[in-house]
Amino acid sequence: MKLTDEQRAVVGHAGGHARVAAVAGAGKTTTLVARVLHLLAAGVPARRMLVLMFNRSAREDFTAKLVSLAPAGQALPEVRTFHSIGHRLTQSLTRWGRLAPRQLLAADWQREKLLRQAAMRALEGADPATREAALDPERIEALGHFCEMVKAELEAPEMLKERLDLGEHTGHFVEAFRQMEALLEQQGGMTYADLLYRPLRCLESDAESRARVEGFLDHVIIDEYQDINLAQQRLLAVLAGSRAAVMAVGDANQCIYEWRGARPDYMLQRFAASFGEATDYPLSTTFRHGHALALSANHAVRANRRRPDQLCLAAPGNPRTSLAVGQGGARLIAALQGWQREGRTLAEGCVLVRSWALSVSVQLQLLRAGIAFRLSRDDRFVFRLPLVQALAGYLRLARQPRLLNDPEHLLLLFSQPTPFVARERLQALVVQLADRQRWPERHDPLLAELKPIQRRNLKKRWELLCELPRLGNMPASRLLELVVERLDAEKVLKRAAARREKGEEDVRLLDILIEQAEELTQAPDAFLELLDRRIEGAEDGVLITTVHGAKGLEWPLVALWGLNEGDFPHYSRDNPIDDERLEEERRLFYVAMTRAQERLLMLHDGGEHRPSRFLSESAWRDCQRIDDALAEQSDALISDALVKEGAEKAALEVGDPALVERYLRRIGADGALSVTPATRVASPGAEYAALVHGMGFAVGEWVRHAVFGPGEVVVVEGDPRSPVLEVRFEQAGRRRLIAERAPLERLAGGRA
Ligand SMILES: Nc1ncnc2c1ncn2[C@@H]1O[C@H](COP(=O)(O)OP(=O)(O)OP(=O)(O)O)[C@@H](O)[C@H]1O
Repeated sequence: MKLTDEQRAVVGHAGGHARVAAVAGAGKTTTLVARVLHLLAAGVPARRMLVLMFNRSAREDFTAKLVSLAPAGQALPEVRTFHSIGHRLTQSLTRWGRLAPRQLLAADWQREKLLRQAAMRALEGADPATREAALDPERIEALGHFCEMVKAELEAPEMLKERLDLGEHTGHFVEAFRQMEALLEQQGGMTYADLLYRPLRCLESDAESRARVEGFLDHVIIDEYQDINLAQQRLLAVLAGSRAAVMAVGDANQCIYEWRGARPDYMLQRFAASFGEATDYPLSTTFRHGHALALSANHAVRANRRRPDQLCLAAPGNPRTSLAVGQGGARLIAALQGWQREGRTLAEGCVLVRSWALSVSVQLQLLRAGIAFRLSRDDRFVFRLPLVQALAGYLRLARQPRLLNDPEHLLLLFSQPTPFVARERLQALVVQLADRQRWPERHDPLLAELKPIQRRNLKKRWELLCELPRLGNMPASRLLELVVERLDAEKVLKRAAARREKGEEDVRLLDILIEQAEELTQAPDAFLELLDRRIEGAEDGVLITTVHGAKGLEWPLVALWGLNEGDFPHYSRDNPIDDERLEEERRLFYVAMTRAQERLLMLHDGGEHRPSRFLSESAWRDCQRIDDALAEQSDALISDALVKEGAEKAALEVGDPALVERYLRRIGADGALSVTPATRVASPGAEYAALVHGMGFAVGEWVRHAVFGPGEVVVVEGDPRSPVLEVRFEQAGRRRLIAERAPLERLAGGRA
């Protein structure tokens, strides 16, 4: 394979540190393998080089490619992950008596057990309900994440706690971190985060140990630099010492692990701050997709302030990539069926979601259409989600009244969404309810230890359960709405979640279920049947995964699902988005779209959901038109003579002529196409905005009705000059109103 000029420059880099900014699909592995072989050929001994990869699979890929291209018998450098380096350093420092010997807690349950103990020690003397809430598996997971973050960010736990946005019942985290450390020490255990944290702490504070590990390397090459955290960055500095030349390769536009401590600034600025002068190399040509997508990806990140000044360019021989935007599940199904009709397989496709909650609608749609699929996480199949199963349980009770006598079924319904009552108390209660079919007397011992609010809520839930069998013929979506409203489920889920994001995901899941019940089938039994279908992952099916899970991967067909404001970028009224988070969401969108090779379909829900701003930012229509024009003009492009003779350039109107011109110049097509500013921005976002801003009303806006009180506008439709609004009133539920006639007052500052 002939390397590009940019790739060759990286391979031949001479002396000093280097920073390589590589766009998605730039052939990093090919280039870095060539770099290693170049250094070996120049006489650098293999043992004086270290290659650091992001994870084990990247390391295996790299090693395989290196072995296949190296001359027979050639000694090869070590290719490692940070964890494996940390492991070895831990062993050495232990042998030298600098670190106490410890066992790695390799299984999740071992670590979780200690986290539970740590939480209980931190909450000694607290009331039983608080202690039980702290043991909730999600909260234990959040505590584990907190402990890891302290070690990744090398920050005092108090400071980190203040900075992170943690939910209720997390006040004990700082003390629990300390208790966890004490437990690890007592029991001689360590976690994966300790593999880096302990040696790093030791090396940074002990010059003698540092002297023993420094100076062995001349070259360190590190991949995916944009996603490393502070602890990794500092360990890298120790390993490189003052002698080794560091080559950091990455793409600040693909930094998507800020929640694990990564920052785009590590690539953009901090590298120079840590290592000093470096030569910058771009790898700007992608070998993954065509011009339409490359151009659109450039548009998609253009609004970010923290980004490299680098264009992503499609290589001339790449497949063309078609871009499309559509709405709803029917469009997704049609695209997958069309793909199969063209003789392509579902396994060549992937549906990407911002969060797992959004995958529920995709799963239900595919199930109903009979399209095979698989998930990158088996615990995310609809029939395995506890919240979905509990809601299905409420529907089932409406259809099968006898379930009111089944204590097991009652326990499911009494525990989800959580009533914040200890499980053994619920167990005792449901046994009696199933048997006697009436609420206990006031002085019944079963109620004695409950707080008045707990009693009230449980009684309300029982009354709802008794009512459900009479509503068996109600459409599934109405039944679900009723349950959610009566149980105040949104508030409960938000309160119960250990992380704000998790609470919001659960609330979104409620919405999605109600929407799907409305869209797919109104018959409760048919909907229940869908929720219960025990599909296992179909090997030859289309993959559903999250954008984070798609890092580094590619597919001929990519459908990006859930491009709605609030879903992607992710935010809500209670959790508004700031500039920094918006930039990370934009990078996530950039990563998502650049997974596609031949076809990218971007889907939004429609209805009350506004399309994501990322759709209009991606300028997909402009980019598709330019790609079409480039294909038409390709003959003229090849024929220099035509251009020289002053052949007519095709002129296109685009939203951002400067960006497009720059792109065309870089690929040498400025002779064949010219661009002018568009007189109107043609994007679905803009068209939709014109609609929802009819009479100035916008979805998400708060209004006060003279009779119904305050409410949020959830739909604006019809003639923009006289739109019909659907408003979700706090007291009066959803109502449809003709905006012109309704006695509405706008609440400028949101909910008043
Ligand atoms: N100079 C080149 N000319 C043609 N094809 C190339 C060139 N460099 C890389 N490629 C092709 O691009 C694809 C991706 O390359 P490679 O496997 O090296 O990159 P990667 O590290 O997996 O991708 P990424 O850059 O996204 O991390 C491969 O199919 C490779 O053959």
